[in-house]
Amino acid sequence: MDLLAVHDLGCTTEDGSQIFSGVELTLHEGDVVVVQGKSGCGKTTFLKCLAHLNLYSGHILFCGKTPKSYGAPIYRTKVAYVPQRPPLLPGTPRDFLATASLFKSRRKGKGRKDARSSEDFEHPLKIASSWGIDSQLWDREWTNLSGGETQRIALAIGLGLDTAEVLLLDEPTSALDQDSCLIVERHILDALNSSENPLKAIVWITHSPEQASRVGTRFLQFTGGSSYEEPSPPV
Ligand SMILES: Nc1ncnc2c1ncn2[C@@H]1O[C@H](COP(=O)(O)OP(=O)(O)OP(=O)(O)O)[C@@H](O)[C@H]1O
Repeated sequence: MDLLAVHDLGCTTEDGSQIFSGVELTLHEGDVVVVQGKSGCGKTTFLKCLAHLNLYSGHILFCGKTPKSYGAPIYRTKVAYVPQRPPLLPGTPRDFLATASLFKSRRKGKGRKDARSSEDFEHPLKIASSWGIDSQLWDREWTNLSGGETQRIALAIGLGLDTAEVLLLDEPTSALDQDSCLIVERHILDALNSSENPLKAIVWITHSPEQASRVGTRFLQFTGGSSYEEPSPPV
């Protein structure tokens, strides 16, 4: 069965302008679909539609079922969007992790609101630490973190909660220096290939042709209000 099947996906803004239409994508286990295209062509909006965070037309099926049938919060733990810049959230990353792990607990069917276990917190902290994030930063307000710190912490949560089967990464390393970028890339790809992690596929927006070549197995180009797949990374 297809992991994620996207058919005739379209998105229109509230004032009626069409951002894109007719997008087709079938995601299989092991895919790293790199999404590229000019600024403003709709890449972020596409990822938000896949995460059921944006209204859309057309059809999305995850393992043969609609997002609605999972319930949006649970669906979003399985098909998880990691924003380029997390919206200005109140509180600290640790607060956010506490909320996110509640959905994980609910997904596991424990049924208790306080069903967080220490492992929910340990893995994201461990990943972030391996990327140079000091544990103190988890207790700092989001607004007082640098772009690169915010980006690594958001990504560590997305990976480390160990619930995402599809990760939707929106320019995940855009605020990082080259060395950090390579370390984070390697970690994400290792997680995809690890039997201990539920991660099965990634949709990855990047403006870097070098990064596209390093990480991509498939290449989706957005242009002119729609998309097409290329056999190799565009140069
Ligand atoms: N809620 C909204 N209301 C109106 N217009 C929107 C909304 N969200 C996005 N847009 C517009 O839709 C277009 C696509 O935006 P999007 O952020 O998806 O582009 P992008 O390809 O990810 O750009 P970038 O590469 O610069 O990040 C832009 O013109 C943007 O201004």
